[in-house]
Amino acid sequence: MLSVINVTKSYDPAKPPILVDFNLEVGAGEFVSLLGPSGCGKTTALRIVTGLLEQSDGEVFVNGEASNGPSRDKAIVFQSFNLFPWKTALQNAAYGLEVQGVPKKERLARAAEYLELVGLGSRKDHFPSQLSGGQQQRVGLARALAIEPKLLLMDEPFGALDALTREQLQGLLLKIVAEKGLSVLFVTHSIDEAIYLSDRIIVMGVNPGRVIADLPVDIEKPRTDSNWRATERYAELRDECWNLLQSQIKIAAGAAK
Ligand SMILES: Nc1ncnc2c1ncn2[C@@H]1O[C@H](COP(=O)(O)OP(=O)(O)OP(=O)(O)O)[C@@H](O)[C@H]1O
Repeated sequence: MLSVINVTKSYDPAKPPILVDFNLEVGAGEFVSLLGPSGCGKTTALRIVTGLLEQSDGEVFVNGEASNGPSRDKAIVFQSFNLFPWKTALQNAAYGLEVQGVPKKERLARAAEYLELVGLGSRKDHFPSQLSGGQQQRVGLARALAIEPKLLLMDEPFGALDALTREQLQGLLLKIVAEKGLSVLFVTHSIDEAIYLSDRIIVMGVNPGRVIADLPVDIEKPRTDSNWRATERYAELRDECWNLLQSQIKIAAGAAK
């Protein structure tokens, strides 16, 4: 579904590159998390995949075709919601379709359908300032889903939410992803979030940003009750991720001295 091959990224040619030989694959219907310490280049990698940022070298393929810019098969959800304050929930949810030139009646009908799906049908005429953070992110999710992408790219989408809301939205996301058969690349700092949601966890290292581990989350799904946290594999994965992150944090701290 998604192949990122030997991607390198420099923001400033006078400085060492941020990403070097960055490679990853996301299969059809697969949920892959990108876990790594702050500043390792997770957002940079995700923006390159989205097409919002150009790589210095390397290639990105979606469904076997070179992907060099925003396209209809990819949608992104940001941590900061990125809603227009002057648009209602419905108009915000319809925005991606508006950009695609979908006629007004059709885009509003489709946006309304996706607001229903994320549980926000009754708030469609509210403005972002009248919605909670969790509700605003439901709008962000509806906006991404409304374009009916095959690949959902998510940059710490629940990072700004309280723990309970975060859990609710994680559950909602898994339900929708399974229903729609979506592939997901999900950036997070949270080991628990990565284990709970993912089929695979890609751990990134620092200096330069690259993949240092690709870990299958072979814990049975759905992980709806708390029993999954009692599995041996959960404890192993948690330790493994924690140790990998700690080693990279030490490297980053050493480089910053
Ligand atoms: N537009 C830019 N111009 C120059 N440097 C940038 C730019 N965007 C990011 N960087 C640098 O690239 C590096 C990686 O940043 P990026 O945001 O991709 O990391 P991250 O892993 O997503 O971090 P965090 O987890 O803190 O969000 C950082 O050193 C950052 O300062």
